[in-house]
Amino acid sequence: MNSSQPDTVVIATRESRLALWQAEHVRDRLAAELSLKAELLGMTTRGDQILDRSLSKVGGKGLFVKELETALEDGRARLAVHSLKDVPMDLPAGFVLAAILEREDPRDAFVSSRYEDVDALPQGACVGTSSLRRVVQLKALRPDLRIEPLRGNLDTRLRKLDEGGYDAIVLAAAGLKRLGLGERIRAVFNEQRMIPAAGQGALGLEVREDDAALRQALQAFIHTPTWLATHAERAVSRALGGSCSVPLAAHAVVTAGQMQLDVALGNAADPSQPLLRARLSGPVADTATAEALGQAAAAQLRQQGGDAYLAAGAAA
Ligand SMILES: NCc1[nH]cc(CCC(=O)O)c1CC(=O)O
Repeated sequence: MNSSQPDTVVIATRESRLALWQAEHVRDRLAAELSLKAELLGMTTRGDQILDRSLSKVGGKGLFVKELETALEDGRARLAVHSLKDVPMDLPAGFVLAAILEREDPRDAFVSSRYEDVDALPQGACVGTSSLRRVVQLKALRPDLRIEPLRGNLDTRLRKLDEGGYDAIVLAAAGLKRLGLGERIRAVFNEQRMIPAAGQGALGLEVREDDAALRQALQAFIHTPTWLATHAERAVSRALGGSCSVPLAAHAVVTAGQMQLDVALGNAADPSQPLLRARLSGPVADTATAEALGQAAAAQLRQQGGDAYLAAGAAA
């Protein structure tokens, strides 16, 4: 594609089964649709090594992304494939998201061997999740539930469920489906009842800002409705500080140039506090109008008392 670049695109990826599936998926699409040869460079990131503590306490989303960016910077790789949900709201200078692929099922999944959905859980049942967003929304649905931390990659989390540590766990449907584990899903949460995380189910392709040739080639992979929806979702998060220690949910759907955006904010210091919610809709033509709707949603959360929730969470 560019005489100064080798003709094999090296893709930096984490080494979890899900990350490898996602990187292989992009490699195969590069070959099939763009006739580009690609190979994977597997890397262990700091986020993968920390399994005992909640991510929100040790530095958050950036942990999964930084090592891959170093590989792009060094020229060991040209492309990094990420779960968009794990990508910080603002990339470091010199990096861009060249494309966001059409998203998989964005919803959260209820996984349990004994219970068919969250409503069927007995009083005081134990549910595993370390996501503050899932905690506050589960508490809103079922204040009686006992929610226990659950970390690790998808296989680890399913094993911990199977070992009997929890009555149920909540995971992203997208990851389970990609790994052929869709049969473990007992129920999917309606996306208004359990609003997904910004970017959930979508893949982001990160490259060096100065890699004009690859940026140009990857434009073919941009799925416009997903691009617009996730830019709105990420704008909500950015406007509220962008940290994964904030129990924030943001989910948008774009159809025929119209976006509907649902957001919810909980209180990390006291997950039993009522959720703040907003729903906005409007026409979206481009990234700027999508982000403006996201900013308007964040402003509505602030008007409802969101600043006090954010301050309480930051102090906790
Ligand atoms: N936070 C980890 C993470 N990052 C992306 C996914 C799932 C796949 C996706 O959302 O694209 C998961 C697992 C989960 O939340 O259950």
